[in-house]
Amino acid sequence: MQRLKKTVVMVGMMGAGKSAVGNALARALGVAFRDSDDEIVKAASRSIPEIFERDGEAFFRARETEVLARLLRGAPCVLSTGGGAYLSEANRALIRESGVAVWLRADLDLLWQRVRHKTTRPLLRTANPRETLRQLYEARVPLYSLADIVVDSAADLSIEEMAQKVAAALAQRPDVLEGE
Ligand SMILES: Nc1ncnc2c1ncn2[C@@H]1O[C@H](COP(=O)(O)OP(=O)(O)O)[C@@H](O)[C@H]1O
Ligand SMILES: O=C(O)C1=C[C@@H](OP(=O)(O)O)[C@@H](O)[C@H](O)C1
Ligand SMILES: [Mg+2]
Repeated sequence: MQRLKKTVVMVGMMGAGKSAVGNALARALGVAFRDSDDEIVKAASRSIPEIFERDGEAFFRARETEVLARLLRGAPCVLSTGGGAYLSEANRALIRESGVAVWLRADLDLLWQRVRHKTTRPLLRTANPRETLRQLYEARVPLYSLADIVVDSAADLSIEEMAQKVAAALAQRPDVLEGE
């Protein structure tokens, strides 16, 4: 029997697989899965693009911090964040206090393949979304690299295989995952 002692907080770029892999990881560990984006959407009764459009990004970021603080006070679980959440020092401090940050690292080409056909990410609604993604990637990588654990994605690893890879990395950390 394994016991999760800290909330596993998935961080990284849009398209890295935080939501999909986080969900599979929670199932594998037998703990609850939460996604900060889903919590914000539920509380606002609006989609992410609607929140960005009507209330602005600053409003979204304030709700994101509230949601992280609330979920990190609860029982250990897997918590997937939105790609911008780990950029703020306040959010990183909350995560440090009661969680462990896992950066799902993926290269730009893989990220682009995963997000290019979606319209659900307001930050990519620009004239050249590929270039916008590149700029966000360059600016954010130094901050993601502050995460406690780094797990590399690969185009040929399924969601389940990625979840197993994260679980194996957590098993190296007795302060996070206890037992067999
Ligand atoms: N390892 C993987 N293999 C195949 N598809 C994946 C993998 N990880 C994520 N995906 C797909 O890529 C897209 C983006 O994943 P998602 O979990 O939403 O990323 P994030 O939450 O980091 O933005 C989704 O369609 C998801 O199903
Ligand atoms: O990178 C970002 O700033 C964002 C990423 C999105 O989440 P995913 O990383 O799950 O796509 C969502 O929070 C919002 O569109 C902003
Ligand atoms: Mg997500």
